[in-house]
Amino acid sequence: MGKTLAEKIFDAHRVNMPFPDTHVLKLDAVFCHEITTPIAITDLQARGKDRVFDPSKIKAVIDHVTPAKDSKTAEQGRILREWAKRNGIKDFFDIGRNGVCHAIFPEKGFARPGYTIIMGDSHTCTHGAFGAFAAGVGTTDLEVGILKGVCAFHFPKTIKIVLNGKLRPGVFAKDVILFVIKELTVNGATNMVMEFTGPVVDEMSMESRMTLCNMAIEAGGTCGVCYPDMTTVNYLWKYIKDEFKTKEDALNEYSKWISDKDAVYEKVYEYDVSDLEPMVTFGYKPDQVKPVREMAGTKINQIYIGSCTNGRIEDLRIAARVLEGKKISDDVRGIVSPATPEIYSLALKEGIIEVFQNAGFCVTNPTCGACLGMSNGVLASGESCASTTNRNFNGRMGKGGTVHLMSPATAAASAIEGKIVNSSMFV
Ligand SMILES: CC(C)[C@H](C(=O)O)[C@@H](O)C(=O)O
Ligand code: SF4
Repeated sequence: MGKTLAEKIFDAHRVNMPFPDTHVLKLDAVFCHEITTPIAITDLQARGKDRVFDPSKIKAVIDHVTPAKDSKTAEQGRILREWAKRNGIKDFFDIGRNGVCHAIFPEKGFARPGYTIIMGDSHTCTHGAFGAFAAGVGTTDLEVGILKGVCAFHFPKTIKIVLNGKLRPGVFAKDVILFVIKELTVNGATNMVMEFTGPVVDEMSMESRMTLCNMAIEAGGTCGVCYPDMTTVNYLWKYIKDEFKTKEDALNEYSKWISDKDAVYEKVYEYDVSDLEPMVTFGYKPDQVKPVREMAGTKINQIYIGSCTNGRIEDLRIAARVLEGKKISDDVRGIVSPATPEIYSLALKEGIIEVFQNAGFCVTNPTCGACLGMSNGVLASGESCASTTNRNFNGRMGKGGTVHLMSPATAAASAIEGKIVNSSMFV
């Protein structure tokens, strides 16, 4: 019987199997940020276990609220910073070099095909775009991971999502994943791996694949995964070129992280997305999704372009194409947060930052910021935001505020009009 990609990763990392449905896996990486890791650090310290299993496999960043906005967030940063220093964690990204965790870690080459990765963050599923098993975990698992380099998981039942056809211009990975979540609902993939395959995924850049996998958790998925291919190799090449002689060698090696043809799935969904339209959420659940056409004219107060879903260079390029030579409506506030310093620099070089500024956007430093409503663009009660982020939960970006999730193209077009519109009228 064939195996899925996730089963193969489990087989290669399993340490033991003390219970029938518990698989203890060796970890290739533990990612950390300043909101959840300090809780684990403080507890480990209190128990006299202020150690890490391997400092080279731990990566840490201050990203959620940075620069610190108050004493509490300053303290969270301090705990993470001092811990990283104390424990010899070299890959620690502090202010000036920091970016959104799920953007900066892949950019630095820390997510690789076949890897097992955990982090105390629900969108850790993003890293599955590289053909890795990457899952968000709670404090206890994070502590064990930091200390022992292992984590216990249930057997990875997999849902396969085959995306056929060709996306129309103006339709992006974000529209696809919003559509998939609408079809599966917010618990349609609970505790399962969502495997994204098919010609549409094959055509996607790593950035787009990360957008897809990023929102797996919004359908309840433990992890989203894509098969590694030449696109993956090209993205990682600068980090792996000493390990492999040629890109073909790298591809050969990574090809073992692809599901077998006769692998067994919990369910297979097959969609032709050739006719898919730009999508947007309404309400407070990420499966409340409609075509933008049906929401056109909905008034918005703020536009946010950024986050681990859509704050990468590809996203900024798309938004800038829509905004070029235009001004955003006087009735809205536009905020863009490039997700990492490298993305920011590239956007500067390419004139994208200037496009945003000329259009009337406020450009912030790389941070999660407005995405979780803690800083850098909190909504007032009754306000709504057209946002490229991944969660539209009630009050997510500010108490009493509403969030409409959409692609960067739709967000940029909506900024110009001051209400939700289809980006195709601009591109
Ligand atoms: C702060 C963190 C625990 C949280 C998460 O896990 O998702 C955040 O990143 C979010 O998106 O709400
Ligand atoms: S950008 Fe938003 S969703 Fe992503 S990790 Fe930060 S707070 Fe969470």
